[in-house]
Amino acid sequence: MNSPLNTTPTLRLRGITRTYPTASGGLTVLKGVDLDIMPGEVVGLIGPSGSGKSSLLHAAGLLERPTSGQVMIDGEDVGGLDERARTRLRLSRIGFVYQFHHLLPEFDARDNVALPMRIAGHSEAEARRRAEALLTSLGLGERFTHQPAQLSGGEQQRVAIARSLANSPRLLLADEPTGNLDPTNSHAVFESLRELAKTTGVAALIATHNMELAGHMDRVFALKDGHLEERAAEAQAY
Ligand SMILES: Nc1ncnc2c1ncn2[C@@H]1O[C@H](COP(=O)(O)OP(=O)(O)OP(=O)(O)O)[C@@H](O)[C@H]1O
Repeated sequence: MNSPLNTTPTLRLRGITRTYPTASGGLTVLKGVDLDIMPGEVVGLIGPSGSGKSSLLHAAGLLERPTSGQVMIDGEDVGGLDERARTRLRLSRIGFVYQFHHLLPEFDARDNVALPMRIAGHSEAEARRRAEALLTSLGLGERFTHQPAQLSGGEQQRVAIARSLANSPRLLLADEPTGNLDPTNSHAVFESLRELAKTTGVAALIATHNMELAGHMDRVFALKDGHLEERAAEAQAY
């Protein structure tokens, strides 16, 4: 992972700040965040509700511009890019997973995963082939033609992960990806995600309140008073 051939972080954040205007003045939730995530690394982001985890994911995912600071994806400083270029970069290099999967109910698992590839212009055959391969690698080889309502919560979330990886992103950003699952499913979904990160080299930043899960990540950071503090991976409390 850290060979001389590959020392460029997939995600590099430098001095990220984020201030929201509010009726009572500016609310600064990020106060200078630095972070590097290397290819294949799975990094946890913890912190109490309101500490700024989603704000950080939105800045890293080019969904919002930070108030100040630098975001680099694969060594490319995205600060100077216009909205169109940022959108292109987001679609081609970043995958998102949310607490609620937002799968299309009338599409089966395979079509839900294939859709982003069709939108990106891949052939029908290629989109299907890759959707099936992703679903199989996530343990859903027998569920291609199930619609979301015919899948368990954990299976639905695995379909959402497969969809987020459809266009081979370099960076995966997940906001409470197992937040609505029971502990067993939560662990299984996380292990699938981790396995995929290791085999594909996608770098993952995963916000979670689940300390047990955080303990299985390569590194864990806590957001505290607007700053990141690295925690021992086995730490169980913040
Ligand atoms: N658009 C906005 N305008 C004003 N304040 C905002 C805005 N978005 C977020 N905030 C505030 O910024 C703080 C951080 O929010 P954020 O959603 O990043 O926290 P979080 O750690 O992800 O929380 P949770 O774990 O509950 O999802 C919160 O106090 C929130 O109220």
